Amino acid sequence: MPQIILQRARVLDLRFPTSREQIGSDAVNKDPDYSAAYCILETNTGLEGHGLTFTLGRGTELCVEALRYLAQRVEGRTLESITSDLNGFYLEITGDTQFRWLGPEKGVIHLACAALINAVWDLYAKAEGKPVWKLLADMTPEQIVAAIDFRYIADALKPEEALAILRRGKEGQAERLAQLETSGYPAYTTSAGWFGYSEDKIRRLCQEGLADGWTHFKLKVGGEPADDLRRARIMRDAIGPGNRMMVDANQKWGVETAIERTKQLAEVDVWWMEEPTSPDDILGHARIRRETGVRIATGEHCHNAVMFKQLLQAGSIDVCQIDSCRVAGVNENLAIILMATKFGVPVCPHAGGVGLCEYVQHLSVFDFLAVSCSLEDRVIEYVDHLHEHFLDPVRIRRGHYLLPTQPGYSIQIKPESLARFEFPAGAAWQEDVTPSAAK
Ligand SMILES: C[C@H](O)[C@@H](O)CC(=O)C(=O)O
Ligand SMILES: [Mg+2]
Repeated sequence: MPQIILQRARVLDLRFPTSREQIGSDAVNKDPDYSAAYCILETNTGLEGHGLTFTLGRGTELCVEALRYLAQRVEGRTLESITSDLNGFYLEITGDTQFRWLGPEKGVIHLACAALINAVWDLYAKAEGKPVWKLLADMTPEQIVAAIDFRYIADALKPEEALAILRRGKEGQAERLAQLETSGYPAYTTSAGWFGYSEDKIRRLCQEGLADGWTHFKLKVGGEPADDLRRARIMRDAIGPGNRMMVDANQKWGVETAIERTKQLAEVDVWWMEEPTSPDDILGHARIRRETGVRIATGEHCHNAVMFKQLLQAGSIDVCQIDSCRVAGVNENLAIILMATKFGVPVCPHAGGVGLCEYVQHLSVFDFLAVSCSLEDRVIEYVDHLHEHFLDPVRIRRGHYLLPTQPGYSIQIKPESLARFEFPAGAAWQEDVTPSAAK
């Protein structure tokens, strides 16, 4: 293979009008138009690296501008100059001496970093002819550790501890891979329980989900207490006592209300309560967990590895919900997965949106093959929307993700979908502009 040179970075604003049908709605994000700042790294060889960061519609243009700015840094470079020092690249992209003031390592600029860093991993994996999970699983423990920024997390996880976890993870890897090839990776569905769905629709979708082999279902809560409880009883009744049910409040409550509401919802035997309060409130989560005895999950709005470190150190969470593009891409997620393993907390990634299922399956597979080496209490979120736009969409069978086999990070969107959903010029937005997009 000739040297791969990243010649040009193209950045697009993509938006899908999901709010029209209340798809993706929760108590706080009532009208999401699943969207993405999308990056294409064009090279001299014809190979392309694709990456996106997930947004909800308005504001995507801010991520797009941040991504355009950051992407200039890779133009003209060889892929090898980046992959030979993956942590150096991470530090360069997240540490621009003026731009970092806008974060650092959080918010719009960190979302943009994720799209770019993930696009580089997609290109790297394609160049190696492997899916990202396999690229990672084939790397040596030393190579994985060399991709991680330990500056702010070494007090919780030292590089030597990460190496020991990864060395242990090499044992029995072939057997675990064979297990995934046969059975896939366990998943749960959120598609039956969106906030804007009627009670009849929830009941019907649960029944359809059961018929399709789902055993774990998530419901959006955060409405009036009586409404939440009624909807929760409907879901529990529909799925029966033997299946697992989770609830997600999407940050709706203050800590004391969260405690009260979590105790009420415990009636339907919830497997976890997700984002009960502000995502930044590490000690608040610890208190909710302590005072309710209900398993607490969070992470989809957790800015960076430092916050995950504190959630783990403070005993705030039972479930670590990594997000493929809230933090700065694969590198930072490697750090979080390793910390979760050290603290004995299962990783159950946040997915859904657009492309998040495609991305996170690679991270969970790597976690099972090389880090935690366990499937116990681990499920990847699944949401049944927008997969038709991907060249290598996720494949689900009886509530399990099947192992991705194509080279790359499974995130490349079809050219016709890029054209149709580009905002605001794409046909999807010219035909019928929703009120939420027009605001
Ligand atoms: C706005 C998003 O759809 C959000 O509700 C997703 C989420 O919280 C989840 O999937 O979990
Ligand atoms: Mg959630």
